[in-house]
Amino acid sequence: MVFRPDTVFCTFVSPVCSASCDNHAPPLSMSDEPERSDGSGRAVGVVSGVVSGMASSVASVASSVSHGVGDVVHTVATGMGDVVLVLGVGGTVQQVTAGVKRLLTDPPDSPMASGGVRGEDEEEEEWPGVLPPTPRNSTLSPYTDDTYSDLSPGTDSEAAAEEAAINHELGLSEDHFSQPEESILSMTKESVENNIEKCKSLILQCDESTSRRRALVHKLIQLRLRLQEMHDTAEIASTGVLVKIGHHLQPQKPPLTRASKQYCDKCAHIIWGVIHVSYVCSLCEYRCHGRCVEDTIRRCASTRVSEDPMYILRICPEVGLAAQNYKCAECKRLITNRYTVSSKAKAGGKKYSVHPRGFSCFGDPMRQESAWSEPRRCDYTGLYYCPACHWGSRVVLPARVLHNWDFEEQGVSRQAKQFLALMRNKPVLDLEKLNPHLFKFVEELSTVKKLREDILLMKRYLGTCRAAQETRMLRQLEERQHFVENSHMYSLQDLVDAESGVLVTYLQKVHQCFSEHIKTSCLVCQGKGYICEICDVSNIIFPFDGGVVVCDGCSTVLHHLCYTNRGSKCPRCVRQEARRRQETTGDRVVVSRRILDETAMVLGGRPVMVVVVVEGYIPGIRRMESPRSTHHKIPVVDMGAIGVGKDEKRADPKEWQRVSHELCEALSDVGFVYLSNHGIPDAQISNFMSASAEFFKLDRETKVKYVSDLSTAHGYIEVDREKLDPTGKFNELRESFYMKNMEGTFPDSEVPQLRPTAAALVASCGTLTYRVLTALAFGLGLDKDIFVATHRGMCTGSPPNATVLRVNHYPQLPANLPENVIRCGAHTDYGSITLLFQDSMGGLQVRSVDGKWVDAHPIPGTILINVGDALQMWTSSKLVATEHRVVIPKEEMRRRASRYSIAFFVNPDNDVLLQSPRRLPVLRHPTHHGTPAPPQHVLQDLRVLKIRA
Ligand SMILES: O=C(O)CCC(=O)C(=O)O
Ligand SMILES: [Fe+2]
Repeated sequence: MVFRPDTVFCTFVSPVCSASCDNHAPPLSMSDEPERSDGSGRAVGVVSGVVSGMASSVASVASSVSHGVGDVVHTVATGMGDVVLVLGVGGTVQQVTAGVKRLLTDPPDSPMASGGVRGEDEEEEEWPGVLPPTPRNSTLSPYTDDTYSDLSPGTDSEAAAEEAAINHELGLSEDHFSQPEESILSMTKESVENNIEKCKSLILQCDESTSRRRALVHKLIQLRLRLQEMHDTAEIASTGVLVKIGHHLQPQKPPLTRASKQYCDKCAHIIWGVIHVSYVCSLCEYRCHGRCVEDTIRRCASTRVSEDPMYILRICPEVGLAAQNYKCAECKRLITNRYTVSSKAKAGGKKYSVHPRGFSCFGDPMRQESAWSEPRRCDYTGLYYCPACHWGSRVVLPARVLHNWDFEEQGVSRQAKQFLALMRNKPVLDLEKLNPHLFKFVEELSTVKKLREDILLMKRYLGTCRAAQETRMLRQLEERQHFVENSHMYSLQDLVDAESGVLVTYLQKVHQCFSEHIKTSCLVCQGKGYICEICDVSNIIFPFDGGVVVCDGCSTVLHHLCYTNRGSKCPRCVRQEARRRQETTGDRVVVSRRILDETAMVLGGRPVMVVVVVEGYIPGIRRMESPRSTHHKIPVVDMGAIGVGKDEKRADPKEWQRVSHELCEALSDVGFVYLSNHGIPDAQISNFMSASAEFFKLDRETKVKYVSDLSTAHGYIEVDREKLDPTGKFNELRESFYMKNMEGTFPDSEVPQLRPTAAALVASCGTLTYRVLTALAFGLGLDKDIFVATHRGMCTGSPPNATVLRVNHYPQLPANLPENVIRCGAHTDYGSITLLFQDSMGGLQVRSVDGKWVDAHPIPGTILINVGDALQMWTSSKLVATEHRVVIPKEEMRRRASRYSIAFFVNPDNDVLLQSPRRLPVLRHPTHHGTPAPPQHVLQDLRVLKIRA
């Protein structure tokens, strides 16, 4: 027979179990798993018990022999008729016999005194030379895969013969023991019970220390183990999960292989997997004997975690044992640093000796000795516990990490350990708030922080990228979900991993993978990169790149250097701020009555063509629901069934819906849109264009005869007269003709076609404008007629209305062209909308929301529509008036040709009160909403005022 060096059985033949014995407690262990050198509790199956106070002592002996050599099988009859059996692999038979006999007659003063708790002198005194000291990691599992064979009586011929004889007596075959697993397993419960009884009586009839007795005991052990197994299996099969103060206790099956020792969280005794019914909480891993379930007092740690998932963040907040009334913080057992009695002291005639750790006396130690336990401090709670509730488990504590970056493990109670284990991966530590200095002092942590911030920025790309979603790229952070949610919350495990460097490596890998996708392999993500608006160098930058800054205000990305050189001001925010000011104070378009008068004076008392009424203007929502995108493309909207020439009343409402939606989307985002299928005949446009060209070909003297004045806003404007961009170096290099009043002055004698072609185009533009305005009102959720009703005088001038058709001629450029000349400075239009017809030359550019100038190439068959200041203000910036300009296109330089464009500037009727849509319609019924009648200011041709300003 071969005993495994670490296999020890301590068995007690006969009556009662000592399960309730308080004297079996785990010793202090420095390892993570509970380690004890005593505490067998109810003895292994073969034997049921022993006098209270004995079991642990015998078990101590048994476990002590685990690293010795040689087999020991010994039985001792107690005065009560019990039989104690110790099987071990250490010491001699005589040593074990002597040790066990002493235990029976002279038990140690405290069963708690084993292991790290007991003083060294006591250890020596209690077990002089009997057995070697307990190794810390010895395995005491009573059940191994070769349990039965290990228990066979041996291979020597005497033992074999003995065994054969016993088998015969018990009616068992030879084969039964040569293959014990199979044969025993095939026995019925009754036959096992019968054989146990038979075996027991044979043992009692037998002389001590005979090979026959030894063989009988082996047989008994095998049979009792099998019986216990049968009981347990039946019990577990019938038992479901038990719910007890938050625990979900699941019955445990006996281990099939050698398992590490397991201890009961309630009574702290060993759980012999083969013998004991035991339960484990599936939530917090609280483990206990079946018999201890009812006595469980510790709440499931998971309940505490879900109720209050936060740590104690003071380092060992100890208040002292006295504050706890010298009671264990959990089970309320009395605890104190007391005197302990050593046999040496006793032998020396002393009643007790001072505990080697030098604890002071409390009360009468002799009187108290059976009731008091040694206190153990939990470094997490600062409270004291008895050894049954504090096994000396050591863990890293959040408070020490947080305040001192100290990862040394500290001793904690069982309940603290279970709580901390459940909390370990919970991201509940906000380092920015709790100890921001850590980022300064711990380099790994600041690296982690940067990587996490970058990953969050990347998440914005990956979250909207279909390819990234298909490959489940973000799943790489699945284990640390909080890393995709924020960059400031940490779990204790994160900090442990940050300290060890594991986290940095992990994050760097993720960072690299994400970055590669966004910057290299995915065109969609690449398209969402930025170009530094300051230097305009066309390399794409991303917010997570090094050497860039992300603007807090608008999230645009700029080179760090460019930004600092610009005085740390984001150009985009500056622009937006300017626009906001315009919107709220009306820098450009809002003129109060007082200013109106002053302006009139400046202009020589002539009725000024001004006025925007904004009194009562409510800012309302400033944008459409979605922010403006950085699209660098102007959308095309097909007017389809509602273009000019189509019967819009018969148009499918769905068509209206589509056009409305598309127009609103485009005009609230880019602010410009191409209209295809608009229905204005090409001939109308080209005829007007040709007639206009005829006019511009006239000599200057002829043209200036038709020059426009401010009062009429109708007529010719010379080259170099206007300056739409007040910051620009030059006035506009273009000449124009305003046609506001079809009955007004026209060069009929020089270009007779101009008036009729203009009138035809104005009529078509008017029709198209009404349809666009209807669609916009519909799309904005307003009364669909609201804008039509406020633009009634658009083509007729009745009621007064400043809508105007204007043709622009950009003459051929002179050879000595000064540098940086642009045709038409950056500006926004001032009215409601503008319909723009370009020739094929190009040069018009539109500013995208990220500040880039985007070419608005002429698309044959389309016209461009853009929003003006008035409509932007009117719609509380839901529709946006986008800046645009005309540059000198390369094509023009090459062809050295002139350029023509036609703009139909649509304005609301002069008496319209511009208010936010929520207040619409005010119009001519200003008291409609019970508000006092607003001043009847008129909106006239703001353009003129702007030019003059
Ligand atoms: O000529 C063009 O293409 C645009 C002109 C313009 O934007 C304007 O006159 O307001
Ligand atoms: Fe314009």
